Amino acid sequence: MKMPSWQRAVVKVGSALIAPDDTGTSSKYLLAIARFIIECHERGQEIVLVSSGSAAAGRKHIAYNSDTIPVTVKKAMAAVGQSDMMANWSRFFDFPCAQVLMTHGDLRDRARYVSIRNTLHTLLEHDVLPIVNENDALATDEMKVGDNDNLAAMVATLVDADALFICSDIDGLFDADPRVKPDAKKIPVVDEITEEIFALAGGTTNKIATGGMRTKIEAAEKATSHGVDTYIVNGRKGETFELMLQGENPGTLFKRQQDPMSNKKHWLRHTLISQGEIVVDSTTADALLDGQSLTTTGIVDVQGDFNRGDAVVIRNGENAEAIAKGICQYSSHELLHIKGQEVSHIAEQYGYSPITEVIESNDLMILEDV
Ligand SMILES: Nc1ncnc2c1ncn2[C@@H]1O[C@H](COP(=O)(O)OP(=O)(O)O)[C@@H](O)[C@H]1O
Ligand SMILES: N[C@@H](CCC(=O)OP(=O)(O)O)C(=O)O
Repeated sequence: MKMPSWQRAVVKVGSALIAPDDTGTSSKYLLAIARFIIECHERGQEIVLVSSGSAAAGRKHIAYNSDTIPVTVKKAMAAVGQSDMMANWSRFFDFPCAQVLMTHGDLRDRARYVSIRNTLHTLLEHDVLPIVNENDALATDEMKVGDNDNLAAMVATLVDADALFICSDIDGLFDADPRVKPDAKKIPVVDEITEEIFALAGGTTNKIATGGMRTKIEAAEKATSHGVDTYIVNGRKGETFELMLQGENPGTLFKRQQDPMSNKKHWLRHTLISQGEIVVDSTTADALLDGQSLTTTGIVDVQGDFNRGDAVVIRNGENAEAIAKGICQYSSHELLHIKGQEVSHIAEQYGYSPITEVIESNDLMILEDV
């Protein structure tokens, strides 16, 4: 029998599979997924589960008779449904499950990112199944990932997975939303994620899900750039998991990039959200593209309001092209005062010797590399 080539995989399960009706959690579709996880466990293949469905599960406890559910009610549903969702999974396994809740605020802070990474690695070393979800009860707009497809991709890079399986209610990526266009055709393999691929994606019709196809493609983009093969599969069909156990592709495979980014560069590119922009002259732009650090002299403008340690985009002032993204050692306020000046001049004028690099080359990600 053919065996899968991956050793560690992230399996993302959407709300439509956890709570398919309005009656709370259900085992209807989870049994086949749980059997798959148990079989992997017995073979020594590691799984991290990213499970949605806390809000969908919580609808049983917090009734709300409207199609548009306010955010505060959704959060309350997620808080009450999270324990149902965990209990619904853990009853299938005779090995322990760990609940790991996180927000984007945790992932974009480098120290917390490394801490979550260590915890997940330790859980795997101890044969515990981590079950990850966004901490919806406390996440605000500014600090949430917002959908579990992207969260699963971030988790796949955190744990250095070889594969990411996004289990949904559809057979894969089609050339149009099959619910809108019934004769749409499935695309079995995507070699490269382009704008044309993104253009195929529609949203979700499930009022408690958040993703739709676009966030699944975003997730595939994040994961494949880290060297993770990404699959969208139909979690409603038992045969999906039979095929996955045999190393077959039951849905759409987005092939991993051959030259994956380093962990830190990936985090910078795909996890950090830019808080502002630094505009540089073209000589400085060329120097950055050559691998040099950014200093004060080549900066012609600063836009947005950012703090020390925030991520910023660097733009070439000559053609307005965004060339790089990096972690800035100065706030926007400080930079507005010292932009364009030599370090020695800053020391004379302000009476202190500033950090020479505004952005160190090590903290700089050239956007052309993507
Ligand atoms: N091009 C497409 N190919 C496949 N499905 C699509 C496409 N565009 C939109 N969709 C929709 O995306 C849905 C899956 O996303 P979603 O409802 O968020 O599921 P989940 O809860 O599993 O994340 C499908 O049911 C389908 O209607
Ligand atoms: N964190 C949310 C799920 C968010 C989400 O992305 O849902 P889905 O599109 O069903 O994967 C919850 O547990 O309800």
